[in-house]
Amino acid sequence: MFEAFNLSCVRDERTLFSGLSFTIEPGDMVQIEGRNGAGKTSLLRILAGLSSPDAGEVRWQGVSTRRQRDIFHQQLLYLGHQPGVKSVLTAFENLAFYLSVNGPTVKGNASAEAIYQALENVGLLGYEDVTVAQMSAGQQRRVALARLWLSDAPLWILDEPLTAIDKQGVATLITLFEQHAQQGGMVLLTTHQDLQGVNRHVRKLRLTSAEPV
Ligand SMILES: Nc1ncnc2c1ncn2[C@@H]1O[C@H](COP(=O)(O)OP(=O)(O)OP(=O)(O)O)[C@@H](O)[C@H]1O
Repeated sequence: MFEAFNLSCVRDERTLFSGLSFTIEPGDMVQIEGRNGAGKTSLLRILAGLSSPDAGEVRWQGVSTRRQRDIFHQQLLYLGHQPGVKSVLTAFENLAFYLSVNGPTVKGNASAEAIYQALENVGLLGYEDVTVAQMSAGQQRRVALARLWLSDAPLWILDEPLTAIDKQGVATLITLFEQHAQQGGMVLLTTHQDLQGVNRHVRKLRLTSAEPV
């Protein structure tokens, strides 16, 4: 179980949210909604342990994530706003690097074959030896997203994973999110897109404090 307890976040003397509590159980898909600047990225970064809340805490299996950072990070796959891939490396090398530093959390059969399969899933077969710097924004994002097929982490925190992805790619990703939840995973994401065609219930959590009165 993943839990936000009484979280507050202040940025530039503006309270983005306060007293925010919610729980995510295995099988849940949760979409964080809100206008530009509402604090969605700030919330996800706090949940992923990349920044600290001004109050409250984040808990994994009932224990503060700060008190079990390593254990928590093995359970988490976080994909931020930026692709977070190394531009001097090829698509293949990026995923091989990801596997090398995330050993315990990658799927048991992860290998060169699994990397090729992940690249195929994101429509990048044939681009495996192209450096990321030479790729379009959407292709760079796909390299980052390919990690989703290589990870065994139960908790996915995804900041705008569908941005710069074409219609077919969005459909593929949505199917993957559903499968992950179906298998007992947890998916927490932000997106400005309508999650059309999702067969599971998507719980919506709206950040409203930054909206004009
Ligand atoms: N490190 C920071 N220091 C100061 N202000 C910040 C910081 N990070 C975010 N902010 C401010 O906090 C507010 C919320 O930003 P955030 O990126 O969390 O919003 P968002 O809901 O993800 O927006 P968008 O939909 O545009 O991506 C913005 O006004 C932003 O300028």
